[in-house]
Amino acid sequence: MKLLDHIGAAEDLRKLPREQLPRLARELREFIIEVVSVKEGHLGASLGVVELTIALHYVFNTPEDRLVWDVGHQAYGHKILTGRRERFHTIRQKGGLSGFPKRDESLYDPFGTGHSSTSLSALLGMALAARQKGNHDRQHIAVIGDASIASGMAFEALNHAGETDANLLIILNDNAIGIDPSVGALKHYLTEVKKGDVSRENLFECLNIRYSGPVDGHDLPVLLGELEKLKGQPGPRLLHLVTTKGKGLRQAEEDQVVYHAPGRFDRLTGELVRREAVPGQGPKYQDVFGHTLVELAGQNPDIVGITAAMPTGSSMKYLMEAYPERAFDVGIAEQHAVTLAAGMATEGLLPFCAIYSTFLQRAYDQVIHDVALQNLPVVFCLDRAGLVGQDGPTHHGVFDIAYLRCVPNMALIAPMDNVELRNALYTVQLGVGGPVAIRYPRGSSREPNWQRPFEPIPWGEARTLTAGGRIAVLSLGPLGQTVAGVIPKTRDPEAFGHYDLRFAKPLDEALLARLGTTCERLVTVEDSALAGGVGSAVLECLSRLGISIPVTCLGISDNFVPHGTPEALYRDQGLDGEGLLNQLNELLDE
Ligand SMILES: Cc1ncc(C[n+]2csc(CCOP(=O)(O)OP(=O)(O)O)c2C)c(N)n1
Ligand SMILES: CC(=O)[C@@H](O)[C@H](O)COP(=O)(O)O
Ligand SMILES: [Mg+2]
Repeated sequence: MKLLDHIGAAEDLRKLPREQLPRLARELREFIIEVVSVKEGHLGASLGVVELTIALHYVFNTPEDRLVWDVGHQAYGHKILTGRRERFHTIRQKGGLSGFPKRDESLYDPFGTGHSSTSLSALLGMALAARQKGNHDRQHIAVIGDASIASGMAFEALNHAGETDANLLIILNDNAIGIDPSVGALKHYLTEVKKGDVSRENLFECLNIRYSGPVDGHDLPVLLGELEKLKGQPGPRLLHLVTTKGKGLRQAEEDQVVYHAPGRFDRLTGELVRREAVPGQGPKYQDVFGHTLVELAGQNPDIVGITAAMPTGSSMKYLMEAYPERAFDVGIAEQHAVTLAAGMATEGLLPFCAIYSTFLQRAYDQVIHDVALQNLPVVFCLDRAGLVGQDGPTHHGVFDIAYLRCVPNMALIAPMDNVELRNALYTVQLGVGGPVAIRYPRGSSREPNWQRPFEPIPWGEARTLTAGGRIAVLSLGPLGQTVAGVIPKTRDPEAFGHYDLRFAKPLDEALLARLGTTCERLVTVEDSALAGGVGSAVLECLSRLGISIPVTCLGISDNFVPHGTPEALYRDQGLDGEGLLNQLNELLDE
């Protein structure tokens, strides 16, 4: 019988004699590898904190003591030890456990995470609240990684914490890597600290945050001793741990970038399981972006690239490899990335700022205040637009049309496929006189003809895919491929015209004026929140033109969409082939 089988909650763990904890760590690591090898997910980070997770729940009285995991992708062991072992095989599956801590999933998850660098602010809030409510015994612990603590928000919290006497323990989990190798001066400073050759004062001590460490984050007796010592100390303090991402699986330790989220792998050999090739499936959108940017950079010396700690995820890595002096990884610092781009643009460069749609939310004021207000030519490459799937509501890129469309000077392009993406990237580097965002989804579409000459996209113009019909379907982005496949299957294909809007802003008002006066109905289709999306834009335009025509807007409902496969999530939104077919057929009867 395994020790793990007897742990239904953290208090069961705390009943174990501490000499059994190394065995529990072996079992927990094996279990994570066993499940994630089949169910997929974030492997490396969770393997790297197995001992820490056990030690934290052993020393602290969770869930009364508050424990927040920054980003939360490393919390698989935490979930398994806190009553979710038997459900862990549902991790990131539709209807199953979230891949990140979630308040409504467990009392042991006092704060939902997913976007990095929020844990210190949230925990400081909890600590100050506890003090205000007279609860002076409760402990507050955050686990934050070396890349996440470099983010502006984390420093804002450190700056505040340092002048309070809040009961706050920060565990800095330093494995010298984010998803890609960590960057920046803080990385170099922490490396010096780990080597023991720091001549300068300790950074954290200078902020009145008592520093301990660095200690081996895989040595359970050391961890227990350090945590027990720190538990009794007052005020904000920080324990610096040295860990290995992917600890315990050779390939995950050796290839930490791939094994951050490796997909399926053989749990015994660690070898990756290659995905079946899908007939007709072309390259990933991100790779078309990355390779095209390299091609364009070869023709246009003003092009530079910026990523916020996602060289691999965004495929900015290709420009970093081809033109290292023209590509910048600024770390998890989206706000800085955007205003860095703005500064570059004032000097005549053309920055391609590649930030996932959801992560750009963090730099909204910089987009407005630093880029759009000054009408600076920055190209925002919004990868992961639409429903991303298993990462769930913290990561779906469904708000960017709404949050960007209202910003003056901003243009917003949504290519329907990889060919259109290449042409959009080519067009914007010809010079569009202001900021522009190009949004594209996670995943792949048809193979572009890489030898085909670029074709400039007429600015603000939609394209007619099927003319005529009494009902005009206006699609934006890759859902246009689904619409094109569905119209011929309707009961009356001749009834439908199909137009690819290409732009959420500026809209093709001439087309809308024509269709609005010659058709019986318009239908808009988008992989974006309906509230403020391109459907809203069409309605606003028709109203402005004084055109009254029925408009059916299809898109993402006004809810946070849970995690699951993209196919299932689009089906739930009625945006898969069958859902769209049914809705178009129903319109034939109206
Ligand atoms: C605001 C934000 N930007 C980017 C990401 C993508 N991301 C997820 S994990 C990660 C790296 C985290 O590195 P670190 O904090 O060192 O934790 P580790 O994975 O090493 O445990 C990044 C960049 C994110 N989740 N949130
Ligand atoms: C945990 C986190 O935020 C990242 O690892 C994110 O899950 C990356 O998403 P992609 O897998 O779409 O690059
Ligand atoms: Mg790290």
